Amino acid sequence: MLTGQKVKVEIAPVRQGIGLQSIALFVKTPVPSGLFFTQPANCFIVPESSVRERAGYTITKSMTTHPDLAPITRQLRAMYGSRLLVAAVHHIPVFDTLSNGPLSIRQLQDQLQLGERPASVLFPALCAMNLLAYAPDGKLYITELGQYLTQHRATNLRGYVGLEKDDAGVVEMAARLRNDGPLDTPDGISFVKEGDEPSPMDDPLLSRQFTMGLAGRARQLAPLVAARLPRRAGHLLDVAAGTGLYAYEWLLVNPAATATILDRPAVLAVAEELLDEFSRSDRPGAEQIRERVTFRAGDMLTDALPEADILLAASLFHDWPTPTCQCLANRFATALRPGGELWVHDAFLNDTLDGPLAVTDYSAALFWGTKGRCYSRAEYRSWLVQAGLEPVAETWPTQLDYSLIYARKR
Ligand SMILES: C[S@@+](CC[C@H](N)C(=O)[O-])C[C@H]1O[C@@H](n2cnc3c(N)ncnc32)[C@H](O)[C@@H]1O
Repeated sequence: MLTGQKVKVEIAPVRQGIGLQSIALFVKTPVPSGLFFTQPANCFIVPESSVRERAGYTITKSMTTHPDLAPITRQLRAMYGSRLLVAAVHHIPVFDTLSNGPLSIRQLQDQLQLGERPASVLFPALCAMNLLAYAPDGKLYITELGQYLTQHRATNLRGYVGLEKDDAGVVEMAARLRNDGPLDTPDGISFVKEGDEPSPMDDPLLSRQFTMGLAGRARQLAPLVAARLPRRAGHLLDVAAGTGLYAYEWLLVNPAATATILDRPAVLAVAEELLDEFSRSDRPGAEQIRERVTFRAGDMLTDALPEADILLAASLFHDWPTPTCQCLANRFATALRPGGELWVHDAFLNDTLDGPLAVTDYSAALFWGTKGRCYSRAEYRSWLVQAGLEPVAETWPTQLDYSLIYARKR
């Protein structure tokens, strides 16, 4: 596997994974992927026994990781992609419209009367399904597979797909695509607090339900994020932190660092409970974390943000529309000290806006429930540059189809 090369490895003991006592090895040089689980290019997981055989390597770190559970989240989100497919055949006539010839995104949007956000969710999803594609001039056309959803093909699956067209989820997806979101939101929109609009994140019961729902995902991902973030002293601002688990994990591996957990007050009540639980775990150093954490209730869109050396935006931008993302990037850049870094942990669309399918499905789920969608790295980088930061080209996959990117402040 390492073919005898001398590499420096960092070793991460895996708690009881799925029936496998394993070790995650983070190495300084890329290794072949697909060895055990999907991992970043410079990480692989091996049985503990084989690490002992490699006792000559430098062991520099200890952490916990688990197998990638992406197959579960992919199935979960596929439902939203299916709704897009049926809506595009029977409610928002994408295939009928493109049957007359390729169109630019703008032309197709105009003919279908779709806003920018629904178009940016629907068209990439249909490309990821291999039903549409971009011609060299940037126009969208129907692929050979997609032709079987048009009336031009004597043999087609329009009627068969149409058996689902009255499904409540499909009908509602079509309405949300036309309206760029739900028609009525008396209780606010999931995960979002903006201005005086009602927000479930300010309701004690709903915010607890949402935040505890995210806790399992955070437990899975936070150790991987913590392992990728810079190892240093200094201050981390975990903005819109939810559970706070990303910051707690990072503090565990950075014993001289401090962190602020910023979110809505009702969410922080849950984050504090999770810190209690985290501190009581038997992990070395966990007990000391509490004194290095500050909880700050606020509105990230309007309140002054504390200064930070590292700012973590985990699953944050994807809840917001493009202009708000630019505004947030500007605010985060201002909060960073010189030399500071803004890290984004999210699921990214291809820069070509044609997949991957796991992310276009996730984008559809976010479109359904929030004010946002998934964005490409190119979209993130344009906001970060506009905010005066210097994006770094590299991407580090974590798990669940998520990756990390970051930008520096000079
Ligand atoms: C999708 S959750 C992400 C939580 C966490 N970063 C994670 O990755 O698990 C979005 C978070 O943004 C918070 N949020 C939404 N609007 C906010 C605002 N205006 N100010 C501060 N936090 C906000 C929500 O309360 C919620 O905890």
